[in-house]
Amino acid sequence: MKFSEMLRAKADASWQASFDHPFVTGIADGSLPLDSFKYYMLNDSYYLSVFAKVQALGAAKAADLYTASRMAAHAQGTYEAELSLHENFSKRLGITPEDHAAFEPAPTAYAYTTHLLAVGYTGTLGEIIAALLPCYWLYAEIGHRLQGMKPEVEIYQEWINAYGGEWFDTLVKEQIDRLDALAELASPAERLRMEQHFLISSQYELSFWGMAYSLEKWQAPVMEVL
Ligand SMILES: Cc1ncc(C[n+]2csc(CCO)c2C)c(N)n1
Repeated sequence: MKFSEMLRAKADASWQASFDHPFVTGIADGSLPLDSFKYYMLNDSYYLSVFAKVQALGAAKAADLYTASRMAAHAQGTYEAELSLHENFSKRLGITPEDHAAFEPAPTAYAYTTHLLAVGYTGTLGEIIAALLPCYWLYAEIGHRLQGMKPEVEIYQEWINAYGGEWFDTLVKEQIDRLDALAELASPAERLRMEQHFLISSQYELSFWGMAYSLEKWQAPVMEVL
């Protein structure tokens, strides 16, 4: 069994909970309140800005020029593809630049990105890919599951289309193959850390839906330092 298949099997309970989460099923049937989707978008823009930095840290830690250039290209791709999607959605959802300026990441978005940054700064490239991979792979599986659903809310349909396409599958496969190649070279201790990072990111992916769905906030107001 490939390392990636083993990780996918171990994460299955949290992935199934993501598939069944009311945020995800609410996108599919159009019942998700727009306020939750807006809150998701704001937190996701913050998340993506960190995600791209961690990909760039992966580039810096690559052992060869080809891998460094691929990771750097992915960092740029996250910036271009995801942020343009978010800018487009933000405009249509009525999210203003002032909303972005006043925005404080919710506790779960902060915790998830802090986890990614910790792995980015302390981990090897294999550990970084393991921490980032659930973000790609889970969204691809959700994109496939939601294919053919026709929510009446146009923006939800576009969200489904963004993650269900073939271009996205190619991107995910590249990272899965890279993870398996790096796992072959890793020590047992490093492989264990890779597994931990993958499972923790999978848990945070699940928490991220709940964060947006419930409009999660810090318990004490005003976190202007973030
Ligand atoms: C919480 C959260 N997790 C995963 C993704 C999906 N995603 C983020 S970056 C990236 C790679 C470049 O497209 C992908 C697939 C998201 N948007 N938000």
